[in-house]
Amino acid sequence: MTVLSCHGVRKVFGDQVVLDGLDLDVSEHEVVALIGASGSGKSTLLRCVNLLEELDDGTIHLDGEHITDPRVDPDKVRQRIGIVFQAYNLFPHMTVLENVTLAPVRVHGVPRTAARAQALEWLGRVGLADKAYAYPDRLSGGQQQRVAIVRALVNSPRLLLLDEVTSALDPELVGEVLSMIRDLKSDGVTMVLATHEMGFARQVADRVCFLDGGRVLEQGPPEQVFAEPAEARTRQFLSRIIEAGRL
Ligand SMILES: Nc1ncnc2c1ncn2[C@@H]1O[C@H](COP(=O)(O)OP(=O)(O)OP(=O)(O)O)[C@@H](O)[C@H]1O
Repeated sequence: MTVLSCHGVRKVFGDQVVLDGLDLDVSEHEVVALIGASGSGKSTLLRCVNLLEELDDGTIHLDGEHITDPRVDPDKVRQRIGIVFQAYNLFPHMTVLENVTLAPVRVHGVPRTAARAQALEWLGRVGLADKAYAYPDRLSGGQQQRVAIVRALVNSPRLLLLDEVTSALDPELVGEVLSMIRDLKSDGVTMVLATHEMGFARQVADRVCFLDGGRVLEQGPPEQVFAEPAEARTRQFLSRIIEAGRL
């Protein structure tokens, strides 16, 4: 079953065409990694899917519903699509539990008790139950990012978008976030992630999509794209990454 379907997506900033007729379908339980040079539009695509950017052309469907139709309420859609950014942006004056339940209660109208129960269940599943009443400054960066991921999961979204979620972390903290994402994958969470870390893409993705020229130039299982890229542009991108010691 197709969860996400992007068709002919075009996004222009000023005179810069960032996405140029991009097509991408994501199946239920699939984990798709977007890779590509800095500025190739990975974040922009995730922001378009979460309706944080308006499309200049094309359509996006979620579970068959046309969500980029202007009549659609973006808040209703965002209840079904979780997004996590590089900066975890937890509110420092709120406990972990308050941070995690804020949007479901305030924005999406979920009753407080139901939101708390769901939040506590998720925190337990990811090994953070004992942090529910802690304030963010008591947590490591890795723990804070895991809380931010839980915050995106509390509504049981159909799709989870992860934008460079390990980039701000010290190397020794990356592992715990990766391991959480692997657990989510085992739980069947459908995810699209943008990353500079090819090791991350290799470890969690079912499919890697290389963005170039505003489209998906090449895609396939990580072992195929990384070992035998078909396109010259992909080979060039990967060889630079290998030179930088990041593959
Ligand atoms: N709100 C905006 N206004 C103007 N230009 C923007 C805006 N958002 C993104 N861009 C431009 O669009 C291009 C694509 O940016 P985007 O962040 O999507 O790329 P990316 O592949 O995620 O890059 P990175 O790997 O560096 O995060 C960049 O040139 C960026 O400067």
